[in-house]
Amino acid sequence: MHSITITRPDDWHIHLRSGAALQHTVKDVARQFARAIVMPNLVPPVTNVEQAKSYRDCILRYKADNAEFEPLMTLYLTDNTSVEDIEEAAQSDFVKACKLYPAGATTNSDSGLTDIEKAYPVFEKMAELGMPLLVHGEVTSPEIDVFDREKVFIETKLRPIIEQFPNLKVVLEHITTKDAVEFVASQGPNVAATITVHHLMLNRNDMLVGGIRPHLYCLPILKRQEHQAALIAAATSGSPKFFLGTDSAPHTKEKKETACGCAGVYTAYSAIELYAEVFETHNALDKLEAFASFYGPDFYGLPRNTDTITLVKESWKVPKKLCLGNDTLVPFRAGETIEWKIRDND
Ligand SMILES: NC(=O)N[C@@H](CC(=O)O)C(=O)O
Ligand SMILES: [Zn+2]
Ligand SMILES: [Zn+2]
Repeated sequence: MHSITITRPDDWHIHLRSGAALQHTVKDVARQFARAIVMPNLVPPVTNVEQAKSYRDCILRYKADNAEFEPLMTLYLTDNTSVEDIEEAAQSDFVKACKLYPAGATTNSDSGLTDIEKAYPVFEKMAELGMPLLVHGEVTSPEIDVFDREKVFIETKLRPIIEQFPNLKVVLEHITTKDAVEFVASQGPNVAATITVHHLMLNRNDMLVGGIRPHLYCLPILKRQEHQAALIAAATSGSPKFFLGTDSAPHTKEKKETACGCAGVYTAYSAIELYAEVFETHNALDKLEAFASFYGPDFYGLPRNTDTITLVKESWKVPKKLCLGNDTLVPFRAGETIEWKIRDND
């Protein structure tokens, strides 16, 4: 049987949510990944070390006793984040990054930055302390078309930040455009990007042709095919600037299948298997390990994992529905077949 063994991967961008949802989200991520950068967009958001610690403790309570999963915590930057907040975060051994949400850009981003330049003293401290800045890179101005929001953000917001703070480590999260790929590739080694599996597998036709598929609606929104092709080329290029971040973001079935549905795709149930499928489709299985397991920790200055997982070419069906606390969740590829499977006894 066809199989590949790779260093255990990490997920550098995930939403685990809080409360009863953790029972499911933590199990799914820990089945595949050793570590995950946990997004702080809870209600209320995780804005300081104390909150990050109690959120981390909640996550660890849902980890099976034998599972070795380490949540890497992040702080949500608000207009009130202080330089002292950053210093405290850098002193902790579990806060690994801070997240910039432009206010109003995405799910639970209302407390995000209303004026990015006002946070420059905070960025300066982050640069000094080597704390990475993770960016949801979309502008929010109503006059900017939703399909152009990433591209406009890069030119009007991100480029000035990087010019002002040339040593700041920046991850442009969940990139969706050729423009983002080119921008990140053109910058120094302190600028990187995560790429989701759904943006590698899909373009906007998949979401909109033949009927609207609310479970494929996410932010940044799926783009046209040429952008998808640029993401595939970046992920399979062997460049250390591009690494795995699922942006798995669960919302209940009820909140997705409605007149005004939430943004987010739940890929955590089968993420590494899906990435294996994409890399195989593009004849790049040999590039999967570095993308999934090396470039992320290298960028963050963390050790690579030392254990392995084995993926076997074996088809299996994703359930039509999963539980999310007391609610129902429709995972990515619900009811469909996936061609790769993690071997259970690893
Ligand atoms: N990606 C999404 O569509 N949604 C994320 C937020 C985010 O990462 O922007 C969520 O928290 O639901
Ligand atoms: Zn985001
Ligand atoms: Zn996200």
